[in-house]
Amino acid sequence: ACQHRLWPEIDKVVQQQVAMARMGIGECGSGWQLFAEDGEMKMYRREEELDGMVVDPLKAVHVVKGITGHEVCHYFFTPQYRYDWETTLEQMNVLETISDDTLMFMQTHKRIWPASQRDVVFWSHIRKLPNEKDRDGPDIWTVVNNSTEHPDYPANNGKCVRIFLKVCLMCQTRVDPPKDGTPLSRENVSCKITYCSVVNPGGWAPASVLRAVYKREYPKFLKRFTAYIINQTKNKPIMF
Ligand SMILES: O=S(=O)(CCO)c1ccc(-c2ccc(C3CCCC3)c([C@H]3C[C@H]3c3ccccn3)c2)cc1
Repeated sequence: ACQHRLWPEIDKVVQQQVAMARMGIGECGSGWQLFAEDGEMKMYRREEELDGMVVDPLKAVHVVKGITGHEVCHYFFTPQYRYDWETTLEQMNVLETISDDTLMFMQTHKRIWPASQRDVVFWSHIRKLPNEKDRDGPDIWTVVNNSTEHPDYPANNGKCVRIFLKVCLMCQTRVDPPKDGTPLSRENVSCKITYCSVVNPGGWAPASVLRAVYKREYPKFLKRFTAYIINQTKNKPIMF
């Protein structure tokens, strides 16, 4: 993967995104407003516009029992599961297998009235990072999705408006070993998930419509995605 033309960009964006994800909400600078909460899940956004378009950064934090960061990133990165959990996906194609940890996708999302239908081309990279805080603790796993261009899929040449996104899913596993020395089980693991995204909707859409879409869709996405992983992994060995 080192020699691929995208490698320098991938490495730079991954380092950037992970640094951002690691910062707590307080450190990320003010302006974050909590817009959704459900148990351990907290969703924040900052209201930002670019040329009159809503490009609100989103940051969600969640703690889920019984799964690990490797499992969360595995089910997020691997194409074959995506239709199971990505509710708004209409079409997904793998355009390029850059390496075993880096893929390029083309996706069309279901049209959300009154906005026109959207599509997106992005590279997706999965990576394990050393746990700097706790040397012998479980590693951190991350998936970064970043818009890119592909010669065969020029933007806005068909029915869809091309969106641009930068997404970072960063997961930190926590293990609380059983006191009585019994073997580790899923009751002893949990995962702290940080999901950051900035989406540029590409073409104009009313701010009120976009903010309503995000307010509805993001909590739904994260709840459905984590429930899917719990269900997929419950009778399988733990993936650390
Ligand atoms: O994390 S990922 O990489 C997962 C890989 O699939 C990701 C996340 C979100 C999107 C996305 C981008 C734009 C929109 C809007 C913009 C104007 C009209 C459509 C939506 C709308 C469909 C809604 C939505 C919002 C949040 C979550 C899921 N669905 C979704 C794409 C990819």
